[in-house]
Amino acid sequence: MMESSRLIRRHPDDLLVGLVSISDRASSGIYEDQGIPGLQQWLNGALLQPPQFATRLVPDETEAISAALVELIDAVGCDLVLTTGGTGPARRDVTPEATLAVATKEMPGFGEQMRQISLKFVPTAILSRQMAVLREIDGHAALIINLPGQPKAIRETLEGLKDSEGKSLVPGIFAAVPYCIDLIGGPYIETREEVVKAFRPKSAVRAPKV
Ligand SMILES: Nc1ncnc2c1ncn2[C@@H]1O[C@H](COP(=O)(O)OP(=O)(O)OP(=O)(O)O)[C@@H](O)[C@H]1O
Ligand SMILES: Nc1nc2c(c(=O)[nH]1)N[C@H]1C(S)=C(S)[C@@H](COP(=O)(O)O)O[C@H]1N2
Repeated sequence: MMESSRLIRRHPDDLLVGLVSISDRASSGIYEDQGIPGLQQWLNGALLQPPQFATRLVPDETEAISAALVELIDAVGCDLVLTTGGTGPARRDVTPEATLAVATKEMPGFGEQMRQISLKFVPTAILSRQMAVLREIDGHAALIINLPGQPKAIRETLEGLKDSEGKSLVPGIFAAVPYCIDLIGGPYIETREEVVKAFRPKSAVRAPKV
């Protein structure tokens, strides 16, 4: 049994993040998981308020992945769940199916943009079936996003592509995450612009605190 203690929001803007690394080899100890540490490091650097994390390392099994997603959202209370791994065409790659099985809405724009970004790095980006969905339950909703398994792909996808001066060439998908979390009733999150500039329509931007 997985332990599922609910994360407690210390502040209304506290973001509760679930991280799920999906890898047969990392989950069986053949190699060390780099997915969860990579995601934690990126989020701690990108967000103005460091989030609270709940993490799970699971094999490429549909039921285990779906169970981890449900547990992180329904029992732990996460607002955002990022998965890494298992999005390719290999027989054991089942992360998109396991994600869809727990979804109430599909968010196809994320998958479209992730493949666009990844194509700037590797021509095999079209092999990734990664998707994003919402899971809406009584009184709570969460965004789930599938990222590729290669540790370096985590940053590439979330942050996008920049030129040598740091100017954004292709926006990373994280630019749209804060507004999506607003719209599903989650906390108001702010990012470090030098890592990724969050976009919100003017009417949704909160006045700076004085
Ligand atoms: N959690 C991880 N930690 C470190 N490296 C990883 C991890 N997941 C994937 N990788 C690396 O990225 C590559 C592509 O990821 P993919 O999710 O397709 O893995 P895979 O080939 O299905 O193998 P496995 O599920 O055993 O990680 C892997 O072959 C591996 O080199
Ligand atoms: N940004 C980025 N996306 C990427 C890659 C990468 O190196 N960088 N690798 C691709 C490859 S080779 C595959 S097969 C798919 C699926 O990867 P997964 O099975 O690890 O999820 O992601 C693709 N997306």
